Amino acid sequence: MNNYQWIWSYVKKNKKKVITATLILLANSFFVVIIPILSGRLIDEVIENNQVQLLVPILLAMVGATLIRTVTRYIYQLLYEKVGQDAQFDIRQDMYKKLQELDFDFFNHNRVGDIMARMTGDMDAIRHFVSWVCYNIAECVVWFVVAIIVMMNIDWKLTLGLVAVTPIIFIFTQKMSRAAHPVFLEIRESFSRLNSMVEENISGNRVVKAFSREEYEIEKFNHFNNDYQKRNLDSANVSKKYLPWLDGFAGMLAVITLLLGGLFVIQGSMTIGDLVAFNGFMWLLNMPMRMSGWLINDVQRFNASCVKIRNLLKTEPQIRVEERKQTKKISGYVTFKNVSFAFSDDPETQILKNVSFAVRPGQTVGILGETGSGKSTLVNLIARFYDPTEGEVLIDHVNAKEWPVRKLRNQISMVMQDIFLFSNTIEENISFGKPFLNIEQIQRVAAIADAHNFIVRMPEGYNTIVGERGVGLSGGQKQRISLARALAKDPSILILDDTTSAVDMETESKIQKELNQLTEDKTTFIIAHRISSVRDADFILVLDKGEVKEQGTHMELVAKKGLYYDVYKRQLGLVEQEEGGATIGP
Ligand SMILES: Nc1ncnc2c1ncn2[C@@H]1O[C@H](COP(=O)(O)OP(=O)(O)OP(=O)(O)O)[C@@H](O)[C@H]1O
Repeated sequence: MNNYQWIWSYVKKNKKKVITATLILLANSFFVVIIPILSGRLIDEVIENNQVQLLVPILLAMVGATLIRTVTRYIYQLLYEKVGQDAQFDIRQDMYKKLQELDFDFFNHNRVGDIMARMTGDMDAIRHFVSWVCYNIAECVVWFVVAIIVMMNIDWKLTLGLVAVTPIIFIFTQKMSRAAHPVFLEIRESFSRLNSMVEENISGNRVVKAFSREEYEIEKFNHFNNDYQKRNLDSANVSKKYLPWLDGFAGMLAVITLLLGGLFVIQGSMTIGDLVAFNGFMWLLNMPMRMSGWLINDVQRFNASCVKIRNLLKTEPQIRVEERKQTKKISGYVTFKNVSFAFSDDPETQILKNVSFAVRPGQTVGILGETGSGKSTLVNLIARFYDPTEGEVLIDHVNAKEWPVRKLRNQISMVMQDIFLFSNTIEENISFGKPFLNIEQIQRVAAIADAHNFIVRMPEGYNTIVGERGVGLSGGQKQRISLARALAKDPSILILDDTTSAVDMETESKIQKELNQLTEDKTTFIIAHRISSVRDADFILVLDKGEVKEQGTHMELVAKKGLYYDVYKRQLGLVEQEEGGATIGP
């Protein structure tokens, strides 16, 4: 399918509007050509033949034709605009749906700025093509053809003289089109890079300021800005190279008309009125030639944007969000059977190696390990953000791949390490996974997450806007709101990835007590660096470079005197120092 067939698939639902607009455009061409004909008649009949009584009717006809031409043009312009806006609306919706469908792997490899450039600039290039470029091309073609037919009827010799120039113009437009295509692709790429850079700078503005790297960022921006400018200048150079020729040939038409036409009038084979009419038709031939260069640029911009948008729409997630046969509620059995995993961009490096364990509903699993040992990756496999490269993850004894992804994720709550709150009220943020919760239910989960007390002290309580454009929250406060959000979903499986790392130990133990009651029937995974966060778990997995090196309860692992015991000893020492030598038993 080429780009034109593709855009037609979005436009065809408005087929009637397109046909109506095109018919009006065709009818409009009658009023476009009638005006030069009337001006020719005015010269021949009124001035040459002295038929003064025809002056007013001809003038009225000219005014009427101009009026109808203006009104009908306005109508079809509006219709094309509506079709373009509808197509843009549908494509934008498809893109947004696609973005919801795409998985972690896609977002790992695509920059936000690049995606935003597609959703904005590229979308607009497509709307511009349907709403403006299409009818301009149609106008150019129709007016050109109609003008030629009428001119042939008036004087075929002079018309042939003018038409002789058109093949040269055709060759130039073809050359320009070929030269412009790669340049416009590069412009779109460069715009994406510029957009991504600015997006990253804005998101990371605090880091930039903290490291006083403003100058470096400005230099970096200038580099991308220069590149974007250069690409645009390249496109201007293509235009500069060809447009003067197109303009020049278009200008030659006037010279040919005056030269040949003048000669014919002197010879008496043509009337002055016909020559005036011919001259009036000149812009109908001129305009398509002059416009062709600009239209080619717009068509190439459309093609470049189509490539970017269609590539996104064509991208398939590795994990398909489609309905499979399992539809029952999850009880919470989680089993890893010889699971290994590598990211798609680095298949050689195994992030998880031969991981096996089994959890029953209601059990709590602690996961401990150095940073980068694969803890987050392991829990990401449970919610199917990725699928294992080897082995199986079983949920309720059924391969996770057999579960419909949305149903599976609906029953799993995850508090991720990178906390993201939407620019919305605290209430809406907490009930994000389970809309229509009443305020009592929201307050209950907030209390369990030890968030209720600080929320009610905020200016608007639960209606306080947080997130990007809202009030600032501390790291610990954000963690507690996101814990409340996870609990609000009342999941069968609860995953807490470093959820209490930013809260003090006292608050952590308060939260744990509350959680213990709430999670009696849930399977809970707690990833933590602090022994205190996992010591009460039913069993603990100790990860080292993607392998489960130790597995057991706190007491068993301490007794084993292995990796876990080393961490325990180190942390115990720290606590002892903090508490002035008080001993904490296993
Ligand atoms: N998208 C990715 N592509 C390639 N490698 C990745 C990706 N995400 C993580 N990794 C790598 O996978 C390894 C495990 O990462 P993971 O986030 O699971 O570790 P972790 O144990 O949770 O670490 P931390 O305690 O710091 O959160 C790391 O070496 C990391 O560099």
